[in-house]
Amino acid sequence: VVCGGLQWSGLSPVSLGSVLRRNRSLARSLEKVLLSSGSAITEAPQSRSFTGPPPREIFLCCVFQMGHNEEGLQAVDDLIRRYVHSCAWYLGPFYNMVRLFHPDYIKSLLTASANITFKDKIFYGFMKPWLGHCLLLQNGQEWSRHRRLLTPAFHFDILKKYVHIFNQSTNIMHAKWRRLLAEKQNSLDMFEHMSSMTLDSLLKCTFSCDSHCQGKPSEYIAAILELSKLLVQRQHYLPYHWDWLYWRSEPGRRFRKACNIVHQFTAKIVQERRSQLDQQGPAKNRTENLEYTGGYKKKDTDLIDLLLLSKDENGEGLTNEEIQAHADMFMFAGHDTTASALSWIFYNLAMHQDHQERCRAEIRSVLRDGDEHDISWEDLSHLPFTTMCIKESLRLHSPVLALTRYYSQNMKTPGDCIIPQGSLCLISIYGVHRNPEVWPDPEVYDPMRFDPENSHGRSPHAFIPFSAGPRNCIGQNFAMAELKVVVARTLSRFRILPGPKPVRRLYQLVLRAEGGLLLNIETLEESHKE
Ligand code: HEM
Repeated sequence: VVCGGLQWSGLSPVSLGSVLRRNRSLARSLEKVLLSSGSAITEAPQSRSFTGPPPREIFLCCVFQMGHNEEGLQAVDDLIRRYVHSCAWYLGPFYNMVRLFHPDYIKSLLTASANITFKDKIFYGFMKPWLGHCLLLQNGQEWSRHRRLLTPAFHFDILKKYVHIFNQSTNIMHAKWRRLLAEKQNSLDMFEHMSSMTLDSLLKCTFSCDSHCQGKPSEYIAAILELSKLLVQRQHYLPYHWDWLYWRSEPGRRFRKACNIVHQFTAKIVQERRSQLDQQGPAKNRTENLEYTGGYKKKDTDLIDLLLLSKDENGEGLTNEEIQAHADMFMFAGHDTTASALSWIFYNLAMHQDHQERCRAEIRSVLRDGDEHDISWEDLSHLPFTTMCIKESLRLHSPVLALTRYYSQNMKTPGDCIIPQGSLCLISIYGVHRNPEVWPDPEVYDPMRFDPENSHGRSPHAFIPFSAGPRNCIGQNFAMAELKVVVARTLSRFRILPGPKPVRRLYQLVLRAEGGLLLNIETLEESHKE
């Protein structure tokens, strides 16, 4: 309550921390209050099974360890070293939960049936006004039906057609890079460039829409970026967890305005496509005949068309609202995650020139005709070392750091521990990927960990950037194909070098870097001259 009160006065957790460090007597009073609430928390059922921090440290959990910056992530590293597999924990002064960071402990949770698995309201609920009833936020039967309907849209035959789009979007980004280099700008914020490029690809794959977003700003894209930022802000600022206050606040009003822009954009496309289909009349396989005439022209199907045509076993399709929600979800779930993955892959390769050179040699052997043609779907399976570098980066700098769930029945973990039904579970992808029991020297970037020879005996739940089990990422093959195309095309044209300043990690829905992730680039022709 005291924390909430101080935050009301406009203090973020970080500035609250610095105030408390300066004012020891205020800190002691706060500690007393929290210890008294902490003694209630330690009586919470899960704490009987899971070791938690000693009562005095509950105060620290609540106040100081809410940070999502470099220091906050290093504090998680300490936690993993200390507790090895799991612990009871506290989220601010109000919520308690179980944190899990070992493959053996998360296995039963990730593989549990969707009927007993639920997404919680704190982390996922705030997305509802934007994403509505989409797959990411659904539970139970509703989720199962929609997952069955959406799965064919990610079939390999469909994904193959998107590889051309990935090549095109990468070419547009590289043309921009060349222009910037000509203007002597060689330090680039990878996040900025990767975000607009992945969004460009997604808009083309989802709506066959050429937004030209890599060249000029668009209202729709600005709204998506605004929504992502506002979501993080709301999660971090406790008073805004209260709907009544949030919707009356300035950020709440901005959130609503951005939602309207996004919803109007998708509604228009869905309605246009629906009437196009209705005019065509029934056909067995109409998807091949669809062609969007406005904007980006292509003969192949896009995700919206597939959603419009999908039917379940009872012949029931999705409503316009459901399709809109899924389309909004693809834009959210598919662009920032992939942009984060790419930015960190280039960071790791910049820091390890030997691995970058080995990838380049491999890519050259596959792309014998140099820059002439697209990288093809078939080429992607001939890049084993590049794929290992991508996976190692997804381990060390996973775009999504944690998942939260609760279960409608008690869940068993090794050591006869029970997570009582309804308890909040934080499945730490970051923790599993950096657990020294699973990955020796976890902070070292070593792609050879993913050599098949070195992977024997490793748990399938030791590497989970796309989560695992029934609620894993539906877009993971889409994402892996995009990552490989962008990395291969980029390394075949540019050398990536460390940037001008040290990089500090920052977790905001996806893993980012404070002040952007600056890397230096040079064309290969340029580096050969030297
Ligand atoms: C490197 C890129 C990506 C990463 C690291 C990633 C990671 C994840 C993770 C960890 C989840 C589980 C989330 C949870 O349970 O709360 C997830 C779910 C999901 N992802 Fe991805 N994702 C990526 C790219 C994509 C793309 C490109 C798309 C779509 C085009 C996509 C669509 C989805 C959807 C729809 C879900 C919800 C699935 C369900 O609940 O059934 N993702 N993703």
